Amino acid sequence: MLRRDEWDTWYDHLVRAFGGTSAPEERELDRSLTEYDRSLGVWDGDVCVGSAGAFTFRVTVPGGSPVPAAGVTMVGVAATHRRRGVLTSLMRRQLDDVRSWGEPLALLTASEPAIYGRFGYGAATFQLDADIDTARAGLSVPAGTDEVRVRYAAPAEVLDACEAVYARLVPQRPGMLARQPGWERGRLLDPESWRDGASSLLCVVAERDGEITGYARYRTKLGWGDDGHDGTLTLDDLAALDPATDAALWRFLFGVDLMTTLAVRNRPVDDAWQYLVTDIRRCRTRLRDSLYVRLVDVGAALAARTYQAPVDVVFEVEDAFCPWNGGRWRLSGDAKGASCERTSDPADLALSVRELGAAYLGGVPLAGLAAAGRVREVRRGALAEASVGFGSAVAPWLPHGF
Ligand SMILES: CC(=O)SCCNC(=O)CCNC(=O)[C@H](O)C(C)(C)COP(=O)(O)OP(=O)(O)OC[C@H]1O[C@@H](n2cnc3c(N)ncnc32)[C@H](O)[C@@H]1OP(=O)(O)O
Repeated sequence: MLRRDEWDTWYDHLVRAFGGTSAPEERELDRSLTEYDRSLGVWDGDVCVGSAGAFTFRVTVPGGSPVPAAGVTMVGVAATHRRRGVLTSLMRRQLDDVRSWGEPLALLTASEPAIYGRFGYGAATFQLDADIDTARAGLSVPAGTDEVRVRYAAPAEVLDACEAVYARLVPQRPGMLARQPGWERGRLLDPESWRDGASSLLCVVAERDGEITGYARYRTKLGWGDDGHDGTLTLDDLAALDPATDAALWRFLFGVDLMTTLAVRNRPVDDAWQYLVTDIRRCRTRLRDSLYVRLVDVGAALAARTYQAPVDVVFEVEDAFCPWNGGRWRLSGDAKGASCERTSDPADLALSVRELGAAYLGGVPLAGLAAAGRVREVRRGALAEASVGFGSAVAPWLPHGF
């Protein structure tokens, strides 16, 4: 547990470990969001040399339920104390704590993908990034788009309405986080040091019949080359309640004068604009690992989600770091619900907890992991059954970091 009077030293250590700086407004937001009784510090005398925190989150799982999850954050070890096991000791203590709090999942985004697999975290969601050449790629929008009005708004003035849109979307997509009190302020964080010469945060809202049905927040940066204007619009955040609203917002973003590149960062891998563009090659799309999931309580976690096709399989789970998860579990479930209990029946599939974490939100197929040799099929047919059942019709997505 972290004491309030330790916070500044703890946070200064973290900023140094991340090799960067923190703007005053970011620092104050981080201070206000710190959960002291869920934060850890490692001290060498009065010097902080290790840190970790765990936000209290609820994450949407396949089927739409919000499941309690620890949002692992603020992990840093001083370069003076690296590779001596400080991180391992923090992970040990933290996962024991998460278990004692009764939270079946731990989540994180990783600064480097190689760090957390050893602690049982699997890459479960991916984000779509793109740099769209809007001078050459166009959009063909669906019927009804013209009924949506797009207007400028001051981000702070429409924040409540935008948060209401976000809240309606949370149950619809695995990986989305219910916004905890105070977190909405992070949406408006706009320090000068983040802009890299671009504008302050701009916002448009989409309206139908006077009701706000979507929004986009973005920055613009004008550039001039020998051939004329060469501006970049960087999308920060976009949410829409229906296809016409979504198309209207993207049409707006594609059409802002003097902007020739639309830089898209962190969108769902099945984001609809990809299916509206006239020239996907001009969009230079790419994927990146995003949310890592760790099943802290295998039985509770697997029973908390639903399965899009009936599943009745026995998993042989290997979990060296959290041995209470190890052994055989029978998962029986379908689209209505599931149970997952310990069993002495023979195994159908053998895998480590890391693979279960990767597959948990439905974004990484068990069959793909099996093709990589990371899941072993013991009973013929069990792999296809489980792989289909674990899938998700909607791609899981983490909308923002933490
Ligand atoms: C959720 C988040 O907050 S993500 C942010 C993580 N933090 C950062 O990236 C900040 C900068 N880096 C750091 O603070 C540290 O280097 C950390 C936290 C990544 C590692 O801390 P350390 O105390 O050095 O790790 P520790 O000594 O416990 O290493 C445990 C194991 O992980 C391995 N490991 C540690 N860091 C890395 C890495 N960056 N890449 C690959 N392997 C790593 C070690 O080699 C060791 O392996 P072993 O058990 O086979 O010997």
